[in-house]
Amino acid sequence: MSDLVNNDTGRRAPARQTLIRAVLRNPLGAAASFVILCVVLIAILAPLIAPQDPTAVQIFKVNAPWDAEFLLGGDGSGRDILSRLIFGARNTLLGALIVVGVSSTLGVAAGLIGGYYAGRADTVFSWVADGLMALPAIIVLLAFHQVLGSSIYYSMAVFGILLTPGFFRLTRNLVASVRNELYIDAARVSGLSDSRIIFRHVLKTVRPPLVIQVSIVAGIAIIIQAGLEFLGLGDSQVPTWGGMLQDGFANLYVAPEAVWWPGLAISLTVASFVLLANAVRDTLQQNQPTGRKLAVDPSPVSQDGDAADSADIILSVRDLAVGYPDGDRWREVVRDVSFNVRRGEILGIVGESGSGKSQTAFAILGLLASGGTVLRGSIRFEGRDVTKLDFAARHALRGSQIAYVPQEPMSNLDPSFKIGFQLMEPMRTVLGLSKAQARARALELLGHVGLPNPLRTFNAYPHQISGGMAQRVLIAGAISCNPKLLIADEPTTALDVTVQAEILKLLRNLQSELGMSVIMVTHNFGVVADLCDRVAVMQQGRIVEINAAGTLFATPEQDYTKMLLSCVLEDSPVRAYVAPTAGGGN
Ligand SMILES: Nc1ncnc2c1ncn2[C@@H]1O[C@H](COP(=O)(O)OP(=O)(O)OP(=O)(O)O)[C@@H](O)[C@H]1O
Repeated sequence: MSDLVNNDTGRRAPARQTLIRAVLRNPLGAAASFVILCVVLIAILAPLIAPQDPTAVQIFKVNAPWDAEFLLGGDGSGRDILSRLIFGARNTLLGALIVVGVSSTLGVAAGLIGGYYAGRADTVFSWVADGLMALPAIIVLLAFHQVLGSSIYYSMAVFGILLTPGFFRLTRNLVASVRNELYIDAARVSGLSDSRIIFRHVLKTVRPPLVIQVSIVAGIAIIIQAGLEFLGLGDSQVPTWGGMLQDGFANLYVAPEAVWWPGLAISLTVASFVLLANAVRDTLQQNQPTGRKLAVDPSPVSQDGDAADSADIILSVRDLAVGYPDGDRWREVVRDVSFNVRRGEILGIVGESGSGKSQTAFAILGLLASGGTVLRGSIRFEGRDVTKLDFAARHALRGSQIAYVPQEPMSNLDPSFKIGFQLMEPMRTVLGLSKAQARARALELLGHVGLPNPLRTFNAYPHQISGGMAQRVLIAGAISCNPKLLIADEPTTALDVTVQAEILKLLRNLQSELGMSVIMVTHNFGVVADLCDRVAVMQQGRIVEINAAGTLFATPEQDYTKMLLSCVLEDSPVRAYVAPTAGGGN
């Protein structure tokens, strides 16, 4: 259904392409990628482009300066430095590839299994990882070199195993953080196999950080390989940058420039891998389009005609547009939304799933998800445009002036703390109440929202109460600081039908008693009929109709509204409409 909101300002590019493009737009990322690409091409084409045989010795070219035949001169054994440098790229990159391949394959596989299944597998992998991290790498490498022989690639494979914990921990933590997400549960419920869920849903989440880790490990591997070869652990017949460094160092006083070339190659390649990792990280963190800004829509539609500065109006939203980055563009999920909320009024926002109801509510609260931005328009609360407020001022407004009741009561209570503590904390900080005052008020509020034994709920942890009780607790928390506006985002969706009716009754009673304004986000016309004075109907990010609830039910203007109403009316009778108490219509 959310596909219906398709105010895309451009076609969606695959995420990987977007990341690559964004990294290449970063000057350092582009330069680093260019250097790495050159080194890789040199390594691949080494036999074709090397002017000499890198192992051929010419006795009269020992430590010789450059000439037409040996363009960078000869090394301490009379071999062509340029050809050895070119072949060295191949052998050095192969070593790095072995390290990255071994460490990432083992680490990611263990991390996916440990993070996804947790339990015993996770414990065993964690022990192994801790054990590997405790080993002194250089001593292990020296010992294995003695056992396995002169090939540096064996040492690189062992080094890869030693670097496995880095990949394991990264993957495990990322997987653990998404393991219980609802979309993973949904995939499980829909019958997908674990391996399919891991490869299709979970691996996608961990891919970008792994790219960073691979780049960093490649740089480290090159340095370690060069270090081992410099210590003489490599095969002297195989041209590598580390081996060249050792040879040049031995002849430092005779031909100092022989050290420069491998030194330069190592530094440039390692720096490029590190810079590439930084560029990927910056791109991921930025998470904002770097391209053109969207032009302001020249003809925004105003759906609610009241003057924004009328004293009766507590909230005035004007020409609101909310967008999320999509490649180098903004994808607008809410656009041209205008409405007012009067003091003491209950405004319903209805529409099908994905129509932008929650995004409108989150924009008012200043709680858009990462990357979400108010692109245009204003949100005036008691005359002040809250979109212009800094973080601290916005934070101060939430809870004290504008409160929020969420859809999922359980996931909005911290399982580590007792209900009472969670209720008292905001009252102590926002209202400045003492501990005793906050406790008394919390108990009073718990009674007020209809909980039969306030003290027991006060002393309970969230898992010890039902969903309906949790929603009452959250409503108590929302009204605890006497807000002027309450935003309730589908507050009854997660509850069973009997409890739904009780919660709606509670909200209605509290609203009339406290005189708050309420924005009720819902897709349920029954809730609208029960509670709301006026209704805004949203479709594909826009408000298509706004009217007094009675008028909207009796004479809906838009076909979309009629369609939504007919969906309700076909199956079940809408609940009896309660005449609005505050002014309706425009
Ligand atoms: N974090 C996000 N990043 C990108 N797009 C998002 C994000 N959150 C929501 N959207 C998009 O915004 C659009 C509107 O979502 P919104 O949650 O406001 O819908 P809704 O009308 O409240 O639906 P529902 O009743 O299902 O909650 C959807 O198309 C959704 O894909």
